[in-house]
Amino acid sequence: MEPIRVAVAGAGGRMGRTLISAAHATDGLSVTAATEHSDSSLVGVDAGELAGIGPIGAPIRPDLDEVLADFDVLIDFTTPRATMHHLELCRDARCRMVIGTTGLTPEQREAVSEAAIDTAVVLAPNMSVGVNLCFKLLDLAARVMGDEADIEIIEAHHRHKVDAPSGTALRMGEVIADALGRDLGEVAVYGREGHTGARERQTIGFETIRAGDTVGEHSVWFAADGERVEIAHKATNRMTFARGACRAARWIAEHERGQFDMQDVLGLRDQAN
Ligand SMILES: NC(=O)C1=CN([C@@H]2O[C@H](COP(=O)(O)OP(=O)(O)OC[C@H]3O[C@@H](n4cnc5c(N)ncnc54)[C@H](OP(=O)(O)O)[C@@H]3O)[C@@H](O)[C@H]2O)C=CC1
Ligand SMILES: O=C(O)C1=N[C@H](C(=O)O)C[C@H](O)C1
Repeated sequence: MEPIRVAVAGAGGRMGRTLISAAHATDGLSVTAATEHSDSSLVGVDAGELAGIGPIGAPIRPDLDEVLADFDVLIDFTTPRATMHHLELCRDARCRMVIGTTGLTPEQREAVSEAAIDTAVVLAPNMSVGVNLCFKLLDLAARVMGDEADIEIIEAHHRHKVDAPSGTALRMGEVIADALGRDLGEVAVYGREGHTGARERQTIGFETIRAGDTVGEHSVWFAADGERVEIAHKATNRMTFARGACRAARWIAEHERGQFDMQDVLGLRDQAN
């Protein structure tokens, strides 16, 4: 069987380089295209050389529209603006997408849903198996303890991260709020300072740490009177996200249209809570 042809957007980024290496090592995938933004000094460099795996015959291109015929699935971990541009191109060309970019606005998320009418898209703020397992555990913990416990979501990432709270933390909040029948927009509290007054019981708190080269850590407290449950995940290497994205690329290649996330890719969607 012919391998699935994969393009990596943002090839020079922290995730881009890791994705090239992971996709090259994944059975059934072949990296056939890679892009960076048009001003990048990396344009023309072989994507494999950039990722430290040796030449693979895929030079970095300055725009995706030059290579639309060269791939089946785009893996995109870039910026919201770049992702929206790529989404439009992939929708018109009916190329599949795996989107890991976080910090999308509600309108940008809506644009992804609209594009999924015409092509198939996996959109997930975290592609690691462990975090997706945590989403299931959080749903259960919220149902069992949510009414008695104060819920706080703490996340830590490297100093270069530009969005906060992380996409993963926000999704954790959504999972918990859904399980409890609360509207996250109404109950979320982002950081605290000054004379805040006592904690309102229904709120879900978010705390953000940005420090050093921290890859990605999330911890959720369910703190009741006399006991506390903590559900925590630590990513120690970006390869965990990249392997998940490659798994998603293989999976989405089998779908013509529709929006999915890693719960679908991992077969966790229909499991009883
Ligand atoms: N879903 C998941 O599992 C994960 C998601 N992420 C998310 O992925 C995103 C990227 O993270 P990270 O790799 O750390 O960030 P980086 O800033 O290291 O990488 C982003 C790359 O995209 C490039 N870029 C910007 N505009 C374009 C464009 N128009 N076309 C092509 N490339 C472009 C940037 O170039 P330049 O720097 O020159 O502007 C940069 O090289 C973030 O939103 C992050 O939150 C990260 C890890 C896991
Ligand atoms: O920017 C990162 O690095 C990460 N971003 C994702 C997020 O915002 O949740 C996932 C991961 O934690 C790494």
